[in-house]
Amino acid sequence: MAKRKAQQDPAVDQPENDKVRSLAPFMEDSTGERMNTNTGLLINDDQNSLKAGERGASLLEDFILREKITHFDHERIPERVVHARGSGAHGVFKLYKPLGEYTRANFLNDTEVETPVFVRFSTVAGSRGSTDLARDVRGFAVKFYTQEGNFDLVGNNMPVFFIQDAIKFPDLVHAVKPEPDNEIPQAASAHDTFWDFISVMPESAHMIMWLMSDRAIPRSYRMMEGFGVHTFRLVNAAGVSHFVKFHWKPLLGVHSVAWDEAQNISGKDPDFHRRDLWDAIESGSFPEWELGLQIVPEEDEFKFDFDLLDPTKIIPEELVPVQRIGKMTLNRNPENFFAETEQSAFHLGHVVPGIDFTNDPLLQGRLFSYTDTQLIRLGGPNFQEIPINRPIVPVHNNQRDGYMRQTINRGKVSYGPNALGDGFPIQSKVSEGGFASYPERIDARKVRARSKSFLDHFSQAKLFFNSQSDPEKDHIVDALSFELGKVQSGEVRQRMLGILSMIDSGLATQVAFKLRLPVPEDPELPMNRSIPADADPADYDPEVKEPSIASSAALSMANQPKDSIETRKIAFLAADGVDGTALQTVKSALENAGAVVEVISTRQNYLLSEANEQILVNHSLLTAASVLYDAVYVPGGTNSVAEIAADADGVHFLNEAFKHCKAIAADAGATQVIEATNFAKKVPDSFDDETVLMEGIVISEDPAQLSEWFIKAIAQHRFWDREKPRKVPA
Ligand code: HEM
Repeated sequence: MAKRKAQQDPAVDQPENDKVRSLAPFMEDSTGERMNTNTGLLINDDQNSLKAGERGASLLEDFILREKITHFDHERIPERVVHARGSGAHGVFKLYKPLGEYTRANFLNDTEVETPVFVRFSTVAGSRGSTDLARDVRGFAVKFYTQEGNFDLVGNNMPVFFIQDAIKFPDLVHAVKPEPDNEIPQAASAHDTFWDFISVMPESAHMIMWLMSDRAIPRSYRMMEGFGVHTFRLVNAAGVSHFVKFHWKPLLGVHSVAWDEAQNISGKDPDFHRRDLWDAIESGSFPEWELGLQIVPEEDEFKFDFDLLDPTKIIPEELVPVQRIGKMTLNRNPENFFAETEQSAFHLGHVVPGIDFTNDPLLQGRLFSYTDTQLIRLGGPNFQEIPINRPIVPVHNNQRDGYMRQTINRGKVSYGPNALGDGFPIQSKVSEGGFASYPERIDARKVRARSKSFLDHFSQAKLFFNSQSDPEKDHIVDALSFELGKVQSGEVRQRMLGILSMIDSGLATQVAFKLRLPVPEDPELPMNRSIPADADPADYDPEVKEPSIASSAALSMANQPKDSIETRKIAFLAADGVDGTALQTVKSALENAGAVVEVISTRQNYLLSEANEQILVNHSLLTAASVLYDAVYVPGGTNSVAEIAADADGVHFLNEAFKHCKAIAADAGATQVIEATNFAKKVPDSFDDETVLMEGIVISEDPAQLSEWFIKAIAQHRFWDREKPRKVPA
């Protein structure tokens, strides 16, 4: 008989060890169980409907058929209106040092506590089934299940945003989503409506630099930074407030793929980031990020040459360093994608005592939007009772009823104040952990307007561009040339060139060269069409000024640590007759350094080494592609080398890895394969002092020496200088 597992309510019955948030009480596992209906009736046949005779019509009476099909018919819920495509994981957050000076938040004061977290990474524009590798912002939403309730840090992998006021969000999203007449293109910003909007919205200039940079095509969710974007407040027990910006710094470094590669991955494995996160956690390589804070005292609010409330601005790390205050480790995959990842509901209004908001107008509008959208997405006001959303602390208030209410509240009293219920549930004083909003003084007139301190749209766009390495700048030029190259409207292209010229004349010139268009000599200003009807347009003229610092090292991915090959995926191209000793030597060296090695051959299953040993094959050249790996190695062995060199897919694999600037290694005995490529027609005959053929290409007679050089090369991630010959001189 199928048993129904007890559905404990964590609000009543807490997991024994609340350091590890467990969804176990809510789980069903059918292993060893018999099938029954939703009312508990054992079923003798759920494969044949009830009919009038074997060939007869189905009978309406068939409640088993009706229940099964009805449930199926209602399986889908609306996808998120933005950030529909995403992946989640569970983990923990551990604090390094107490922050009592700044905040009374319990989880930021107790270094002994491991706070459970659930994280969802996402793209923004594409729908639920779209590719992971779209050029897009990545969502980075973290739910901390603290002893004082849930705190959600709902950020992105870019520290600024397109718009300064939430009222423009529907316009931004309508512009970037597929165009409404034909719903084209999916998960792409390279189309007219997006760039039309951007071309008349100069406040987006800074964000556009980030979006056109390689940050928009991360190698992995595990290798990207996260940012809370807005300026928030930390409030300590004495009620003293500091401004704060939140950062997540990945311990694996910040890495991206090439744009051509991203487009190829979208075809070869559209689940690339989802799979990468899942596989890393399954294999025990738990991704980690440090939480960083930039803290600004209240009295320094007006010390900067930008407004702290303007979400199109960063605080350069040179002005306010990021203090690393704790570490998040993702260590558990969800059991069920829909129940956990899809039903998770994040909201930056979910705060705990000691964390509060500022008047950033983008932040203020978000405070409304998330619950509002979740009410329809999750079907009513009880979505906080869904296991993934429940706090680990019991919930006591007078909210009742509504669709799908799960909690069975006891007693007659569901109002306050009350006397019949002895006044319970009672409110808590601040000294008892009660939340009280920071009593910021506001003395103002009601206006629909924008502060003049929000009109500097270009200084930080310049700062970002100036801070990039040469290859990164080239990639921004290429991305803009691609995106604007897909735009049909000549006017939109011209306006965009005008905006680019306000950021950097070299940038505008290079993009204009590729589009074969002139850079406007005097770009039309104001370009901002979002000014109030009654306002004087001059009051909204963008302020064109230089950044206060020339460049910021933290903005360039080139300056990020490149000292590890942990979790990088390395392809070994081999066939029957491979030098098994060399293969195993290099494999062990890479695996000892933390990399994941996969053997790719002309056929599936296994290959035979020259010593006739069976070697497991992970993929054939049909099911693998170079874009799914970080580096390639070709071991020696006469027959293996000849077979790979003669296989067009094998040679293409190497050519493509070279094009995407990846590390490539080959045994001295495998030069025939390298010479079959189009990047190294002649390999030196002697390798005594020539272990490195060119940057990132390692050839050696000695597998141990090769491994050492190869590991260093892989850690560099990419050798972007290889792209130089393909570039148009500025
Ligand atoms: C700094 C700017 C913003 C950031 C960093 C941001 C971040 C995010 C993230 C990470 C998600 C996905 C959450 C998840 O994984 O479930 C999300 C969803 C969403 N965002 Fe934002 N967002 C921003 C601006 C806005 C604004 C201005 C609005 C509206 C006024 C908005 C409305 C939404 C909505 C409606 C969703 C879908 C939520 C759901 O269905 O659960 N966002 N946002």
